[in-house]
Amino acid sequence: MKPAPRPVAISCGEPAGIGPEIAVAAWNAVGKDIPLVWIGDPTHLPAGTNWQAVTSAADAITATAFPVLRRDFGAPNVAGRPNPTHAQGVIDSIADAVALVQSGDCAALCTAPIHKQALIDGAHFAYPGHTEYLAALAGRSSVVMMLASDMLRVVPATIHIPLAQVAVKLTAATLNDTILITHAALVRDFGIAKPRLAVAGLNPHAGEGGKFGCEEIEMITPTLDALRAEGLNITGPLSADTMFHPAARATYDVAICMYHDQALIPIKTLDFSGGVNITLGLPFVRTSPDHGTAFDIAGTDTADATSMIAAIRMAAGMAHARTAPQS
Ligand SMILES: NC(=O)C1=CN([C@@H]2O[C@H](COP(=O)(O)OP(=O)(O)OC[C@H]3O[C@@H](n4cnc5c(N)ncnc54)[C@H](O)[C@@H]3O)[C@@H](O)[C@H]2O)C=CC1
Ligand SMILES: NCC(=O)COP(=O)(O)O
Repeated sequence: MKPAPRPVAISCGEPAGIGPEIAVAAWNAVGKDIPLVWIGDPTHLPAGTNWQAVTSAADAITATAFPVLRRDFGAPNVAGRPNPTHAQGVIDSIADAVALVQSGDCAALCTAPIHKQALIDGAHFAYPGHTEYLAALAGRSSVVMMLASDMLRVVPATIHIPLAQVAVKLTAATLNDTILITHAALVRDFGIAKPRLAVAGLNPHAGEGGKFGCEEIEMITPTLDALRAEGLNITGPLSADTMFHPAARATYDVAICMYHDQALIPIKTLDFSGGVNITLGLPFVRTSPDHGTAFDIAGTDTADATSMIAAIRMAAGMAHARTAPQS
C-alpha cells in the first residue's frame, strides 16, 4: 500500500528577512506536488498572501491556500529590521518543525534562513546556526553541513567558527567523522555506490611539503591514509585553489574542505540560486536554501525563490527515497 503523503515542515526563519516571501513563492511553485506546512506568524507573510490556518500537519495536505501552523510572535514585522522580541519565536518555530518530523507527522524539514546575530542578541541563542541546533535537538554529537547543486557538492569540516580557531578545532577526529558521515550520505541519499571524495588542504598549496604549514603532514594525510586503508576512495590533500575548475570537479563527487568559506565560496559562485544546504548525520532529513536573510531586499518582492524551491524538492525527494521499499 502507498504510504499517506506527509508535508515538508517549513520553519519561518527570520521574519525581517526574505524567508516568508520565498516560502510563499515556493508553495505557489510546488505546493500542488509537494505538500508543505509553514510554522510561523501569518501577520509576517507578504501583504495579500492567501493563507489558511491549519491545526495539524495532516490538514496541510488538503489546504487550498498557503498552510500555516499559527504561532503568535506578538509584534509586527518590519522588513530588513529584526525585532529582538521575535527571536524566541524563530527558535521555537525550528523546534516545533523538528518535533513534527521526529513524530512522523512531517516527512522532512526545510528551514528558512535565520539571522544568527539577531537570535543571539534577542534570545541568547546558544548555537551558531541551524546545523548545530539541530544536532543538539536530535542528540547527535557529529553532524555535517553539505551544500549541493547540480554542479558541485562541498562539505566544510569546520563550520561556524572564527578563522583563527580553524587550525585548533580541525582535529583528526573531526575530519574522520566528517568524511565517514559524508561518505554514508552519498551512498544512502545520493545513490552513489562508490563515492569519490576529494579533500582540500588547509594551507596554501596544501602546505607546500611543510614549508607553508604542517597540518597536512601531521594530521590530514595520516587521517586520509587510514580511511583509504578502510577502502574509501579519497584524493588529497589537494591545493584548494586548483580543485574547483571544471576538469577537477569532474573527478570527484564531493569536495571536503577545511573551513566554511573554502567550501562555500566555490559553490555560491558557481550556482548561488541552485545551491541547497543539507545537514547530514541527523535522524531526519533537513535542507535549507544556500543563502541568508537578505535584509537589503526583504519586502521588495525581488527575492529569488529558486534555492528555496530546490531545497524543498531535495527534502521531499530524500525523504521519499528513505521510506521507499528497496528493490
Ligand atoms: N540557512 C541559514 O539560516 C543561513 C543564514 N545566513 C544568515 O543570513 C544573514 C545574512 O547573511 P549574508 O552573508 O548577508 O548573506 P545573504 O545570503 O543573506 O545575502 C547576500 C547577498 O545575496 C543577496 N541574496 C541572498 N539571497 C537572495 C535571494 N534569494 N534572491 C536574491 N538575492 C539574494 C542579498 O540581497 C545580498 O545582497 C547572516 O546572519 C547569516 O548568518 C546565511 C546563510 C544561510
Ligand atoms: N553559510 C551557511 C550557513 O550559515 C547556514 O548555516 P545553518 O544555519 O544551516 O547551520
